[in-house]
Amino acid sequence: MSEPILEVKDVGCSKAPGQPIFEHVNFAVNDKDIIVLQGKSGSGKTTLLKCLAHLNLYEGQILYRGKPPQSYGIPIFRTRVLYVPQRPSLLPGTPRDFLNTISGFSSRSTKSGWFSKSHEHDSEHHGNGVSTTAIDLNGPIEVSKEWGIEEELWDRNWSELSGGEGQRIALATGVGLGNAEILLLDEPTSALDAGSSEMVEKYILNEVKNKGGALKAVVWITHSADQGKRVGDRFLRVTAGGIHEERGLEEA
Ligand SMILES: Nc1ncnc2c1ncn2[C@@H]1O[C@H](COP(=O)(O)OP(=O)(O)OP(=O)(O)O)[C@@H](O)[C@H]1O
Repeated sequence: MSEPILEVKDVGCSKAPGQPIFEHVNFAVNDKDIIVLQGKSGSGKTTLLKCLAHLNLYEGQILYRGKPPQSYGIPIFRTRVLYVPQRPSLLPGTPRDFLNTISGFSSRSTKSGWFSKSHEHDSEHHGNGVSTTAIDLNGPIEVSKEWGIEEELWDRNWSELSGGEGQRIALATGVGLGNAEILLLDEPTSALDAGSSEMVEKYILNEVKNKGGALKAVVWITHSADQGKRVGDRFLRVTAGGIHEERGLEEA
């Protein structure tokens, strides 16, 4: 088997000192994996996804293609291992603002040779001296149109979109920019009707399994057993003591 894309080594996260949510989490994300993340409500599924995207403090080690996120620069890393929030309505500004922000990071990674160079000090300060150029923003907009989203919605504030519109736009951003290698999906279709949900699922599955594009794997939180069965080929359960691979989807 080829090298894992992401390795999670003895990762733990706490609410406060001495109050762990989970500890000793170990697993790897491989090419073409669609991993369904299970666990009781409050077990730490969202927290774990945020750790994977370096959006939460954690103990232990996360390696992306063999190197820690810092070596790529955290903003760039986050465009490659992209967390798609459950409630994008909480984001500031409009979807187009969000797209412009992350496409700026994405284009820097392209120009600077993402896989070949180390940016030890490229952090939140965007200070690695690599210039930013606009990249094609049409990808996400075109994907969202396929999912029934008119372009004008990209210029509305997130807070003024319906839950389902916001979710489809956030997902279309992740899929359509063409830079994410791993999407971390946090109940991505919880606000969609069954038909829209299955359309989005099929699109993402096809991208991972058949397209041979940038998107290589997905870690997917869902509370729907039916959806888990439709999309998943690996099933991991989060508990306070760690993470366990299961043969199939079990009741939480
Ligand atoms: N910012 C925070 N500060 C303190 N505690 C937090 C914070 N975020 C989450 N928690 C706590 O961490 C635990 C795990 O929360 P998390 O949202 O990761 O669980 P979950 O498995 O995704 O839950 P659900 O299935 O209900 O969405 C919960 O006890 C939650 O209250």
